[in-house]
Amino acid sequence: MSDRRAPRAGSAREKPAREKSARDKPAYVRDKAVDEPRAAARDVLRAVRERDAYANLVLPKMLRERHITGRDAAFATELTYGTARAMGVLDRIIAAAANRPVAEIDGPVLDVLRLGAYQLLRTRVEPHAAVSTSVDLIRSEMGQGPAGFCNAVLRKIAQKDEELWTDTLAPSMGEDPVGHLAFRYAHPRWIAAAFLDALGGSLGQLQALLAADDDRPLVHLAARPGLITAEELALTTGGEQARYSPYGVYLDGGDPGKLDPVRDGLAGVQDEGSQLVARAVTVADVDGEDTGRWLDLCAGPGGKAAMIGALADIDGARVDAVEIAPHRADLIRRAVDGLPVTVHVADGRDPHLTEGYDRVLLDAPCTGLGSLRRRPEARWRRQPGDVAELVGLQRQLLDSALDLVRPGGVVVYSTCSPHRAETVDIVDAVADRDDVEVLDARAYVPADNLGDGPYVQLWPHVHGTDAMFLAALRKR
Ligand SMILES: C[S@@+](CC[C@H](N)C(=O)[O-])C[C@H]1O[C@@H](n2cnc3c(N)ncnc32)[C@H](O)[C@@H]1O
Repeated sequence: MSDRRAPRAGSAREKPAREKSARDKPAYVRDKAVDEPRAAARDVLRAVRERDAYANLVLPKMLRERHITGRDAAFATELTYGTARAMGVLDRIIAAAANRPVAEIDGPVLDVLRLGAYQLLRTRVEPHAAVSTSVDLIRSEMGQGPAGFCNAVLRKIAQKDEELWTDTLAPSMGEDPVGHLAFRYAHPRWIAAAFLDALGGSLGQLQALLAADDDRPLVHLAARPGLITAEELALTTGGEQARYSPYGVYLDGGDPGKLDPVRDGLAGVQDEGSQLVARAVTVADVDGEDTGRWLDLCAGPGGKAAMIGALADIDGARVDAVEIAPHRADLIRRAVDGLPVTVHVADGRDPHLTEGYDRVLLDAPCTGLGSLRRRPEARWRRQPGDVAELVGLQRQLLDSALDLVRPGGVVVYSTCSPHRAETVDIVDAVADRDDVEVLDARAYVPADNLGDGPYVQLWPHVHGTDAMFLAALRKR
């Protein structure tokens, strides 16, 4: 795995080594006993373990509260998200080094072991700095005994690099290629198997996808149509215009919430794949006149509703946005402030709205397996049974969307999951309804490498987007 590892910095007291490129692994080294970034990372990992918190919601707030900024904030972010992403694999290595299952290790000790193992195996932090700062974190909170245990386990982990641990613990590529790649790129095996299925069985593609999913993603901004262009947004933020979305801008990092255009409501954070889905809803070919009645049937927290609402504003259309969870409906209200969007708290399966919409988006509740790179710990939380629980709901919501659209109108079905049970299988199941015509969704997505159609599956390793799926269905 040397291709994925940057060389280590020379000594724990050196300044951070110059990064070879912005996408390189970080080279921070630190010399304080218990430093704030590591303590913050430890505390976020604890919140994730103890109360199922989301790392990407807890960390920014903690950094603000503790006044951790600049390089320290970047270091804490890399440690937290990197550790959360690799958690399942780190646990296998910790269990082997500790000679006991991780379930038998005290939670607070395990958090620090994960953090230490991550630094040892996946960053350029000097090994003795990774070990000693971890031991300090434990000693300051739990005393000498647990600190000694942590020291022994991390020293054992430090005896091998990640490649050697993979050779030791992962199934071989020959006997179980999916299991091998899953371990190597820190994914649960069942998720790697589902990806392989969606990729048509190509192991080369699977490897590229898992590697892309295991990497730090760029921040994607969406320029609010009608208020600012992507070109202007790129200029103001120092970002780069997106490859496919006419509204997209890529940022290498930083806190987008601090950018003026985001603060002023001219732009929002939104993966380019989601931008393309929202845009597709507004450009799909309806038969007959578009009367300007548009519907977003599962709209919370409102990213796509904001984009569709802005485009509706330009086209003189109006959008109804339905969401079952009241607190998520509040988020939509905030996102669509000033736009021609009406928010309804209702069950999309029976929202009590008058039928006859020209355009309907069903961005269905799904496992989110397509955006694992943006939700660090999610891959280790999801269970295979989650898929079966969701597909019934997805199917019912799609039936409802097709009932609500007028003849000649279009339903766009999308998920941020590429799992076939949530994508192709759901759409295929309604495609033989007498009143449904499957459109070639590629016509509405300005991207390349879209396969044979009629559905569109975007991929992190091909398009640089989350793995969004979309299908366009017209009612006869
Ligand atoms: C994938 S998210 C939608 C994301 C949204 N389109 C966006 O871009 O911000 C699915 C949403 O559907 C909501 N939901 C789940 N079941 C629902 C139902 N039966 N009716 C309406 N909304 C539902 C969830 O609470 C969640 O907010």
